[in-house]
Amino acid sequence: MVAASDAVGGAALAAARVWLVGGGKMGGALLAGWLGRGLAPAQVTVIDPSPGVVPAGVRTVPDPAALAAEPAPDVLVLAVKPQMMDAVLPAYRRLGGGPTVVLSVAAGRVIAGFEAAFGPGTPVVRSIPNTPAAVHRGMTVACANPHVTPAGRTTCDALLGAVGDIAWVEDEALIDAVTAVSGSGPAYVFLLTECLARAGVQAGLPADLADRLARSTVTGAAALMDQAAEDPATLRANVTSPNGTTAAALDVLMTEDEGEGEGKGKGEGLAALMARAVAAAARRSRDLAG
Ligand SMILES: NC(=O)C1=CN([C@@H]2O[C@H](COP(=O)(O)OP(=O)(O)OC[C@H]3O[C@@H](n4cnc5c(N)ncnc54)[C@H](O)[C@@H]3O)[C@@H](O)[C@H]2O)C=CC1
Ligand SMILES: O=C(O)[C@@H]1CCC=N1
Repeated sequence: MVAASDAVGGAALAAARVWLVGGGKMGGALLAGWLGRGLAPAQVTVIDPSPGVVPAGVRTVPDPAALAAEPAPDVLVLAVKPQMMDAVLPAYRRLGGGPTVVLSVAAGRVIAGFEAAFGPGTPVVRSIPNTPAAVHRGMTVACANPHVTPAGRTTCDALLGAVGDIAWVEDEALIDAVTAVSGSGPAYVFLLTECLARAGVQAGLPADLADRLARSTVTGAAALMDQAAEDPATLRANVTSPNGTTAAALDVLMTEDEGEGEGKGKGEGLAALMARAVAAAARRSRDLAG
């Protein structure tokens, strides 16, 4: 795993000409990060028939036909839904086989699919960011094909690293599990927050107080985990007094009882439930391969 140094990455980011296909939640979060880290708005073009909020100075076109006479960008970032990728790619075929790096953030869509769509020799990076990118706390994992040059990799590292942390992997097969853990993971944390609030109401709290407690507890625990030297298991142990209240709750969350018959799975602990959820997400990522 290699990350560009800040100075090298900053220079690569500032020099990049980028076309962003899909300016929705993920594309928009990336764009905000790039501009925040010094990419001039004039160097980015968003291609989207119905984009989210596009910052001032960034050109937006609804259709790539408007760009037919323009020189190829350094990086073509693909941030449309995986299911529409096949319909979108043919319009960009002319960018294949040259120096333009095709940088996908789409779940499931494999490097081989992009190589087939853009032709031999096309540099391709497959990556999976996550929505905390919107607040510069993203986690992205990326994988490059052999046609990506060191300079192309540095530029992609700078683009993806502009919204948070980045790791590179050599084995593309890992990306399905990455998608299931860090790509989809924020949703699991939000669900945990929702469940904690609902449980608080069931335990007698007013709804607004339960919401506040759940949210503040999750963000506070995340901040502690971010800053503390201890690992999560030690932080958990620090909350748990012998025979105290936390131990009573953890007995429920950590008891692995798969049950039998129709209600199977009802009594399983959080670890088994999370393993099943992550496996389902990874399976879905593999299903989305094009
Ligand atoms: N939302 C998330 O948490 C994550 C999303 N991703 C990936 O990011 C990609 C985008 O997802 P979201 O931003 O969540 O979806 P989104 O629906 O917010 O954004 C998709 C954008 O594509 C645009 N679009 C539709 N047709 C188009 C076309 N022909 N040409 C150009 N743009 C077009 C839409 O107008 C929309 O703005 C997906 O492939 C997803 O797998 C990856 C990691 C996390
Ligand atoms: O749900 C999805 O398919 C996308 C990819 C990871 C997060 N959102």
